[in-house]
Amino acid sequence: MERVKVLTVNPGSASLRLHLVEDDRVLDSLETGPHSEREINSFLHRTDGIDVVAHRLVHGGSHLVTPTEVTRQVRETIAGCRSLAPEHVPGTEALLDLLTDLLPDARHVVCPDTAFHRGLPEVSRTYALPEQWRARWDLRRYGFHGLSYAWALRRAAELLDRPAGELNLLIAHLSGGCSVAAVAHGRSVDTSMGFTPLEGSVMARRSGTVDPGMLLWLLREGHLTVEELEDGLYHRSGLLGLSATSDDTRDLVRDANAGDVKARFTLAVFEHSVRRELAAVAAGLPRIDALVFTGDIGWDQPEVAESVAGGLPVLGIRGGLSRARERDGVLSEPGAAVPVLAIQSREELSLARAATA
Ligand SMILES: Nc1ncnc2c1ncn2[C@@H]1O[C@H](COP(=O)(O)OP(=O)(O)O)[C@@H](O)[C@H]1O
Ligand SMILES: CC(=O)OP(=O)(O)O
Ligand SMILES: [Mg+2]
Repeated sequence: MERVKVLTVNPGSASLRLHLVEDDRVLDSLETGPHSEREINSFLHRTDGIDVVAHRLVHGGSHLVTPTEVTRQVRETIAGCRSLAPEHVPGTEALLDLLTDLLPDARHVVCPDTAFHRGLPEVSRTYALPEQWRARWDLRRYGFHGLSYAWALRRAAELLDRPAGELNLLIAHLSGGCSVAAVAHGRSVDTSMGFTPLEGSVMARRSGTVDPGMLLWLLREGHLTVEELEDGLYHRSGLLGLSATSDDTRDLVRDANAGDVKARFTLAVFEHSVRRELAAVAAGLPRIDALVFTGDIGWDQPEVAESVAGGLPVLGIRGGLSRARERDGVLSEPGAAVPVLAIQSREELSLARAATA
């Protein structure tokens, strides 16, 4: 079979990651800040023969829900999605423009984060809003982090030695953005992020779910402008808003261990919100075959995994997890009623697969 060399592009809220992937193997990579044209140029200089560029598209609205080759019309559709995910879509647009210029002979494919959730049952994806609003503006739960979930499902099937289509999983993707998903018989049946990647659990800098009545009150009383509200919810909330010191659990765990009360409280609120979202989406599962931690925090912060899992005996999940993270694996003790797994997020491999499937 002919080998396909894929450049994967993952513009996150905090970073930009490029990977050169062939046959599920990473040949080269670049992790940099969001606006780094010079670094991208020199990265591309040291490689050749890129066949496909796979662009992660966090939000493609209701029109872009599967991997799609980029055309002028697709490019316009993406521009229309800018305000749906203001942290992510503008970065994708800038990179699409740059890379289609730099690599005009490659096939450019956008891979929506929402694809994994496109079959969400109607009851999970519907908001109880006026029918005309829902119809007119496509107000519905989309769900995100789908590339990461698709990879986690595949790896969980390998680790548990069972077909993916049989598995009922709870998956927590904890990173800059944090979300959870319930997978029944290999398909997403519920997830905590919704119309935008702002809903759900507490995140690094994003608030997650807050009472919509509180937002209305802040606006109506003139306490905040729309711009101030957007900035606060997207950039100054979450772990950072709670702690006022860091958006990174590695700092917070260190400070909490040193006796910092605020860091300890920040982690407690974060872990509580993840448990709460997990318990909520678990309602859609016939049983739980495993709980999977993925994303940077899910992978590199065993203290958080321990606290989340250890606080969910109501779901049959227990703590006492292994802290080992050399490779993807089972963290719970043999014979655990609900095995707990840690799987490294490999959005780049998932992207390469999605773009070439
Ligand atoms: N334990 C942790 N390890 C790594 N990143 C963490 C951790 N805790 C919080 N973070 C946050 O997650 C971000 C990385 O997540 P990621 O999803 O890759 O970001 P992006 O939004 O750029 O895609 C970091 O910039 C940091 O703010
Ligand atoms: C959807 C989302 O929140 O993505 P990220 O975690 O990369 O910011
Ligand atoms: Mg990310």
